[in-house]
Parts: sequence; structure tokens; C-alpha cells
Amino acid sequence: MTDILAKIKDYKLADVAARKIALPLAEAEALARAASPVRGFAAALAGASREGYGLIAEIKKASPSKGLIRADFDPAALAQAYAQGGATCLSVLTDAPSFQGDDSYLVAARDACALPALRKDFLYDPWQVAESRALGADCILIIMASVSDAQAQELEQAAIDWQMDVLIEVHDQAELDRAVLLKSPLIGINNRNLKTFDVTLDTTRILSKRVPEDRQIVCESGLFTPEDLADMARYGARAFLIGESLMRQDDVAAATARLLANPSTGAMR
Ligand SMILES: O=C(O)c1ccccc1NCC(=O)[C@H](O)[C@H](O)COP(=O)(O)O
Repeated sequence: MTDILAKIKDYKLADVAARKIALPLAEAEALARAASPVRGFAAALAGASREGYGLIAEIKKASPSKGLIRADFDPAALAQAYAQGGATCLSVLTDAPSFQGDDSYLVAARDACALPALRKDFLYDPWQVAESRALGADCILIIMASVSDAQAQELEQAAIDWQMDVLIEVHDQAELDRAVLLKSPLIGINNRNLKTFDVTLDTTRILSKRVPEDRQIVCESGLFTPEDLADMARYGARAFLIGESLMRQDDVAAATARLLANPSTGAMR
């Protein structure tokens, strides 16, 4: 457990406890059942990665490592720009204390386009999965560094029960060993060390070789240029989760299109 993850977990568990009182499980489930139908997140990524790159384009206002990233922040307009630029899926930060996110950003972004959306937040309780579906999310994130094996299984099963996809995030070999015991095909390799906030693409270079062939690698964090993507593609990563570098662009649609324009075809896996 890292310091930042421990800090986030502390306030998140308190927040979830309060939310569960305000919206009991039966009510959250009723809202989830009434939500707009699930858009296939993993299927969209698999399809896009076959010929080109799958891009999960992140709507991220601020972060613990970088502070404020984008002041001019309109989630609906950003979602439309990402869709126009050729993104495959959205990732929307909903955590407020660390990322200046908001649940309404997820709703607005997903409603503004046809892309499947990941709720990017810190999940510990199946109640949060129902809440995520109620907000329209098509996919949830499970951060192996932040949950036990039993919690990961419980969250994954809840997502499966809601027909949602799961992105399982790992940072090292031990987390990867635990992640592959789960069912979900999407393994996110996060290049950001959450203890130091250092980012190195070596994390993907090393761990990608140990991801089973039947899982799809999602290379996360610290990606800036088409050359970065081509480099990571050599290690079998054809799907990418990118936030900061796109969020800092004036013309988000054009920057997204540039990033995806000439996908590499070589892979070392
Ligand atoms: O971004 C952070 O500073 C951060 C700190 C603590 C926990 C998670 C954090 N980021 C979440 C992410 O996974 C990234 O937002 C995502 O991979 C995109 O990364 P980037 O392209 O580098 O913005």
C-alpha cells in the first residue's frame, strides 16, 4: 500500500459510507437498472487494436502528481473532441479530493458522445459498482495495489453482474500475478510509480512479457508522442490510457487524431 493510495482509501471509505446512507443499495441498484444500456468497453478496445490502436482518452482536470492540468474544463466538449479525434473509449476521473473530478463529469461526457466510458475512481465496495452503473459507466477500474484478492474478486463479480467491463491495474510483478487470477481480459500496466510519482515506460517493457497472451495490455500513464505508442506497441501494447498529454492541448481533437494517425504494426510478444 502506498502513501497516496492509503490516503485516498481513507477518505474514500468514509465518503462511500456516507453515500450508502444517502442512497441505500436497493435504490442504487434501481438507478443502475434504469441506466442507459452498457456500451461494450473491452470489445471496442479489442476491435480498435486489431488494425490500429485502442485509445482510452482520459478526462482529467488535475492530479496529485501534477496539480491543475486543465483550467478550461468542459467534460462534454472534451468527450466530443476525443470522439472526433478517433478515441475508442473515455476515462473520466470522478474523484474530487485528489483529481478535482465529479460524478457529473462522467454523466456529461458519456451523454455527449457514443463512446464507452470508464469510471476512473477508487473502488472498494460493490455498492460503488452499482453507483458507477447508475452514473452510466461501462467499465470500472480495479487497482490491485489498493485491494485484497477477495475485494478484487467481489468488485469484478459485481461488474460482471451489471454486464460491465473491468480494467485491472497493476504496477509490478506481484500485482500482475494476482491480476491474472481474475477473469477480466483488460490488464492495465501503469507506468506511474504511486510512491514516488516517477513515470517510466520500462514498467510496460518489463511487465508486458509476463502478461498472458489471452489478456489485452492497456499501457497507462506517461505517454506523450506517437513514438511512445510505437515503442510500447513493440512490447505488445496496442491499447493506451492517456490523460495529461491530451488534456494540455488547445485542439484536443487534432492532437488525438495525430497520436493515432500512423499505428505501428510490429509486436514483440
Ligand atoms: O496521475 C496521478 O498523479 C495519479 C496519482 C495517484 C493515483 C493515480 C494517478 N493517476 C491515475 C492514472 O492512472 C492516470 O490518470 C492515467 O493513467 C493517465 O496518465 P497520464 O497520461 O500520465 O495523465
